[in-house]
Amino acid sequence: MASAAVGTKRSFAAMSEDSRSPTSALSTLHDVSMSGVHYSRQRLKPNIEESLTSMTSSARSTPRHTPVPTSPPGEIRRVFEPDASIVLIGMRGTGKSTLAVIASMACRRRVVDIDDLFQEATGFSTAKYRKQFGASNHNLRQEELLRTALRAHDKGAIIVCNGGSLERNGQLLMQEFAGTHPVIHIVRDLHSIHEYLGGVELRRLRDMLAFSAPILRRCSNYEFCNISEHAPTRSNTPSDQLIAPAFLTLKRAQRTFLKFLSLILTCDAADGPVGNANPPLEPGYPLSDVATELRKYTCAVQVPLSDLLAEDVDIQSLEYGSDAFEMVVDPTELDPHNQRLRTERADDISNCISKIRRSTVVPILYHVLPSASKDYSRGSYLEHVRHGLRMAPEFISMDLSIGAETVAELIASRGKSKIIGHVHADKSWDHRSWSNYYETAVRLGCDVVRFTRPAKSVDDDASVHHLRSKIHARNSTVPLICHNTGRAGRRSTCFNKHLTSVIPESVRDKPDFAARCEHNPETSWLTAREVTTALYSTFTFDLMKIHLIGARTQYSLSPAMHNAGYAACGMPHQFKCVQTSTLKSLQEFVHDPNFGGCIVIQPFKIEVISLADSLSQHARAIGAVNTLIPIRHLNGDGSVPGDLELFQERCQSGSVQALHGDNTEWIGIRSCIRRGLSPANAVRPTTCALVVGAGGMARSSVYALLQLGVKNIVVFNRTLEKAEDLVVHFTRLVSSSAGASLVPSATVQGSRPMFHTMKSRDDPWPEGFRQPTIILSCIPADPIDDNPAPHFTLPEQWLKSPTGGVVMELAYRTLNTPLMNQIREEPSRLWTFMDGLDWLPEQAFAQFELFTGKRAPRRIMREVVLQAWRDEHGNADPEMVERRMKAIDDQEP
Ligand SMILES: O=C1C[C@@](O)(C(=O)O)C[C@@H](O)[C@@H]1O
Repeated sequence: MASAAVGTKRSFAAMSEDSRSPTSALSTLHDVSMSGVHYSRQRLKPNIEESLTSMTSSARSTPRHTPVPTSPPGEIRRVFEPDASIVLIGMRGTGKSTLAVIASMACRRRVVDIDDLFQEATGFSTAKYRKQFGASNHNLRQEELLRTALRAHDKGAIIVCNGGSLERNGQLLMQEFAGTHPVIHIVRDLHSIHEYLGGVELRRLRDMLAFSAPILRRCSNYEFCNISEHAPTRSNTPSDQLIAPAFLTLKRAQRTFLKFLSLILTCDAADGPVGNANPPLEPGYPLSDVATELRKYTCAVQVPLSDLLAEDVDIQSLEYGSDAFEMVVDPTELDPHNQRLRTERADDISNCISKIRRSTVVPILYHVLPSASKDYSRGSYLEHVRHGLRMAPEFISMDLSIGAETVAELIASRGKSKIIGHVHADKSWDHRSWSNYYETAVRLGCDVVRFTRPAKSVDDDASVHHLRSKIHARNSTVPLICHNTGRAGRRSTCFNKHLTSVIPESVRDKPDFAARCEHNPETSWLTAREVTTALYSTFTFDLMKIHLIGARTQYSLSPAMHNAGYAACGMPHQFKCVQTSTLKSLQEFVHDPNFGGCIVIQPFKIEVISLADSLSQHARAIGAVNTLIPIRHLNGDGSVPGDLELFQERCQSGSVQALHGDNTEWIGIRSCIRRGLSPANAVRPTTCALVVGAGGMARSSVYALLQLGVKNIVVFNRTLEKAEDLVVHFTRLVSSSAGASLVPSATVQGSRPMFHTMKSRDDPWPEGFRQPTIILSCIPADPIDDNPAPHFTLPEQWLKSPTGGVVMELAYRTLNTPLMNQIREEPSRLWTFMDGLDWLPEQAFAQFELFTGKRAPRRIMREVVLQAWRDEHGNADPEMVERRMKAIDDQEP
């Protein structure tokens, strides 16, 4: 495997212009990640030792009376203006600069590097200046410069600050800045830093990091662990082709870091006052629009920190069937010198949170086990919670028994994390204290309340019901998690309504499972699949019949993929294909009380709109439907209920009152583009895309491009009128008020998307449009009836992007198409090729959510698609399956 690319230090001296232009910074990132490891090492090496030591020596040289940052963490507020500058602070080799460029592109902010400013202002690097003029002069200069820089770049910037050269007053300045700005401490594992820096003794580096980490933690209010990525195997790169360009190693880091930013920043749907666009959280997936804690019968898989620390932990398989990932942390003794978490412990927690975040789409719940049994318990509990808040988990539990004042202080520093007020106590459910706790939790601002109690007998269920009903009667909107635990508590665990704690399937197979149960008899030890099975066998949920309707259904891989998904989650649904030449047969099965939904394929995607009583905004914008779901309860005025209500009635049989149409194709296209596009080709105002074809898939493609913020779209179709119709449709959309809310980035005044149509392969690339970096072929790649396959390839003059890009062919029956072969042989090797097998599962994940109200078990569905694929002669391709399976691990979750 190629070595890690994130953390490759850019030469900021060479990139000083980039500080002002995120765009050019990113093109440089491309070059650097391709070739920069050795180059940048050479540049850095002479300074490493000195810069590593400057923090320690500054500690010695600064007068004693200068205070060291010690502010009580409780004072951290984590509430910022949307355009407040973001600081990335960390030791050398942690990847700050790379992450800064990634963030600057996504948030449209400029990068400001404090070391570069120092060099520009003084003509010396910080290390050389210190050597030449002494530590005190250096510290004064550094402080002055930092003060000015923080003031000048208060808004709209990503500030990179090398923690190693931050002396005490600088630390105080940073701590003060953190009162109103996100200051993110970037950490990375020792071995990756060591490998990156080269030449520094490992033991010495460890000591340096151990010394600096607590200081940098005090100066910052957030923390991001930059996990080293390995070069992915390119899924559809034939074995004779080189592995993927090194820049693709950045994709996962890019996604994980942007997700983290979306969790700490306030998202501006439209451009903010300074033009920044903080990344929103996974928009478009149906379940992303509904708060996890409000959905019913959800599960949170509990995994102890110790299990997550294992090298080979497979996060995705732990999570199947769950709606949240709960990391369980057992408090350990604090560092006796400062009463804080030991550095290694804090690093382990950061590392595991990042591991989870990069591998799953479900929210993270950070839970510190409350325990009163040890001397250090209370202090350690609080420190672990405070540390957890730095990682911006979507949910964090707070033990309500530690006292209202302390809980209030912690909640005040929650940032955007949702708080679960938690009590586990062996106290009768009839006891008044539970209601009191609930009231306190609501008053303090908890978003969810969780009560658990070890059951003595199965009969304890009745009193849980009693408490649930009593609290329900208050009409509070704060959801209650409430169940018995232990073996006798399993039934009540199954019927708990929100975020039921479950264990991963694999824990059952561990040799120490019996010992774990014995050690912790107060856990229910149920899996998500067992809970789901219980819910279906008690008619809480019902078996659903899900259909696929179309004129040629025999090639579809959807049945295999969806069935595998249901089985993995313990759902009994049945999937049926209906091959038909008219939509009439739809009427027969939609009136079945167990009708669970329908995938609509050609030629019905447009015709079916007339049968739908409501359409999602995406289906309406695209003008085609590929997914129908039943509506069993209408609002009083006959209108269709909102997203949450629609999800609450999933998988419950009954007469169908109406049909709701959606389109998930664009989500799949967007995911593939995102995955295939290198950070160097990240979407910016000049990015151009080419869409080949003008049918339904071309419409989904244009919509996906608009959602990604692409503003220059060229449509090539042999029948020009059809291409023009498509352009008229989308020009109208982006000019309409509906378009403004649907694709805000496309409708910002003065920067409306530009469309262009072409009808001949001989046409030169149109003037005023950059060469395309995204090319989507939406014409058939296989023969249809008597029509031969079009054998489409791209003319040379449209493939001139100097940074390559992504080519995607939205077909999967034939894989070895002329277009794929062309891209495979393309001499620059800068193009990524994606096809229908990459796309199919991505769009199906959204369908799975719409049908079941649950997140799809993504890895399993991806695997099954590959295994079920047959070529036009009915043959499997085991070599292709093996190659792509390897690549699955490298894909976004
Ligand atoms: O067009 C397609 C392809 C598909 O029908 C299939 O199973 O191949 C699945 C549909 O969801 C999608 O819209």
